[in-house]
Amino acid sequence: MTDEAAPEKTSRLKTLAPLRRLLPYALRYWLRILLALIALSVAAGATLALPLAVRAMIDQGFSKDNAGSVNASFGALIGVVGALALASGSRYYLVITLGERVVADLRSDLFQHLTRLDARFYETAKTGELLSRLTSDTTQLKSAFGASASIALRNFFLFLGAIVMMVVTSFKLSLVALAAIPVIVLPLIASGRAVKGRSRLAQDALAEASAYAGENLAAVRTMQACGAEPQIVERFHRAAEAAYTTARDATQLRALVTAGAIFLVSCSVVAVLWLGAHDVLAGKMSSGVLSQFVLYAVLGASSLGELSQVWSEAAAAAGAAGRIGEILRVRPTIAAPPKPKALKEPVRGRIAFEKVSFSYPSANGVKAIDELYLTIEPGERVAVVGPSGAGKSTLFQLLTRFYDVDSGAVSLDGIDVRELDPRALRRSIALAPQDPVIFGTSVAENIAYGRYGAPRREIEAAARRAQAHDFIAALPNGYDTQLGERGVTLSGGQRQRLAIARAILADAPVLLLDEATSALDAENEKLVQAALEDVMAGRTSLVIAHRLATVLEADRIVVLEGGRIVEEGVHETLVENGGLYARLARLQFNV
Ligand SMILES: Nc1ncnc2c1ncn2[C@@H]1O[C@H](COP(=O)(O)OP(=O)(O)OP(=O)(O)O)[C@@H](O)[C@H]1O
Repeated sequence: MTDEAAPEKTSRLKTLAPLRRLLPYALRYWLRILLALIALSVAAGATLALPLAVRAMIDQGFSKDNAGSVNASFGALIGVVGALALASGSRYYLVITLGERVVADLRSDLFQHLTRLDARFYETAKTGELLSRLTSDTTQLKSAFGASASIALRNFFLFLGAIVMMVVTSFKLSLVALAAIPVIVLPLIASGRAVKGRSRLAQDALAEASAYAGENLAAVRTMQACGAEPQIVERFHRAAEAAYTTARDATQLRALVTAGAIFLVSCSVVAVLWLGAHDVLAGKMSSGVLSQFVLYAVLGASSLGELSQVWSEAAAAAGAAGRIGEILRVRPTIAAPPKPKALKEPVRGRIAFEKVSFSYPSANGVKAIDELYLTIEPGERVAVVGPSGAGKSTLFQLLTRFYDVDSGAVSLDGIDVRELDPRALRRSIALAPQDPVIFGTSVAENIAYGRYGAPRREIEAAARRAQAHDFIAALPNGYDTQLGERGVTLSGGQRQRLAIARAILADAPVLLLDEATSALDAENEKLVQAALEDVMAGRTSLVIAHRLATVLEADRIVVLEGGRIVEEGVHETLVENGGLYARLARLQFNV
């Protein structure tokens, strides 16, 4: 018997288990919880006192000709109702704000966690889906934690109180009423898991639809240029419909459960009333006592009914909590070691790749870097060239430790990058990418992105050195001009110079530069080149070179093919050698 009951019990507990994750968040606000519990007890007590007053009125107030006692009863009633109103208001405020608080904390934690996850996680995760977890899943939790918890607690207290009072009022009738409870409660609990499963499906479908919409809105111009709107709309429509269908199924189940509970509960009340009526007729019970009992039975029954609704909602919330929990459980594979080594200040910027092999997690073992050796001395300027897919960007990814090598080692100033705190490592490296990201904030904040709170003077100085000051000054609000979606759009060359200003401000000893020429006209190219000269002076720089000027200025050129260095030297020698570099140079630099 116990053996049979055990799995049922664990599965029942599992339904709500993900909600346990919220407990530590709630316990931080224990005082609020305590006050809510007090308000709850007062409100339940006041509600439970009402049937007593009704009984007194029926049995004494109406039978005797006693105006004084009627007045006293009604006076007491007002008192009870006043206490009930005050306590209910406080309970509502306390519990709802607790829900808001918990969800706000959880949201911040979830976002912080997402900022720490590594490239490996984001290779498969969809941003839109994560955003949906951050917003819609947490909102679902809020409703469960706030409103539902408030309703559940109130009704639970009322239910217990009503049962006690029923037993006190009439033992025989309460036996009849209580016998009905298992018949009502068991199917309710059994349905909880099904609701949770369905509601999870609904939220998943919604997350997928958001991801899809996000992706397409981000590339709205490509979508319109390709005339892809009808297909996109159709696909989103199907995703939205799927979300609706799953939500409808979950609701259907909830509605069935609620209807069944209400029907069974009412039946049991009617049965009790019928039995009691016979007792009153037989003179075994006063009509006041029967009224009192029925009021308690109705109270108990309605609280049970409400509990059933809340149970489904809690099960749905558990689905959301489960999905959030899954994300929170993901541990970044790139993290600081327990005792990170410290770089010696000032960082000199000596970089070494030693027999490094690496393949991307999704590349099925195809090597992007293959037993590569490369040493760059402090202050040296190295240009990396090679055909598309040779592994040039991958070198940057490994040096900034967005991925860990499969074998070999990458080091900065003689320390393996895996022994450093990634944040300290990345502070020593400034990155100016090919297609810099501009955020939807002011120009000044965009430049100070890597050095939050940098003084305006330094921001301006960096912009001047990056040849960006003149165009910034010509913007409507200068350095305070809003950029991005709701602001000014910059040209490719302007964006690059902003990124260079960002790198100058970061003032890191190592500079990684992914050059782009495609976006630049001759004038812009000259300006960017001048800015780059300035930023590279005195730093170790590794440049993915697309410009002849860069390779000519470089101390050394390394030629990459298939993840290996196939040639190394200066421009003239490499051209004379007539190898891969000579061919690339002819194509790319017209030499
Ligand atoms: N995130 C990734 N997952 C799987 N494979 C990747 C990933 N990024 C790059 N690769 C593969 O690794 C190889 C090296 O890519 P990498 O971006 O380093 O080349 P690249 O020399 O910088 O090329 P390009 O000049 O076109 O930017 C390529 O075969 C590429 O397809």
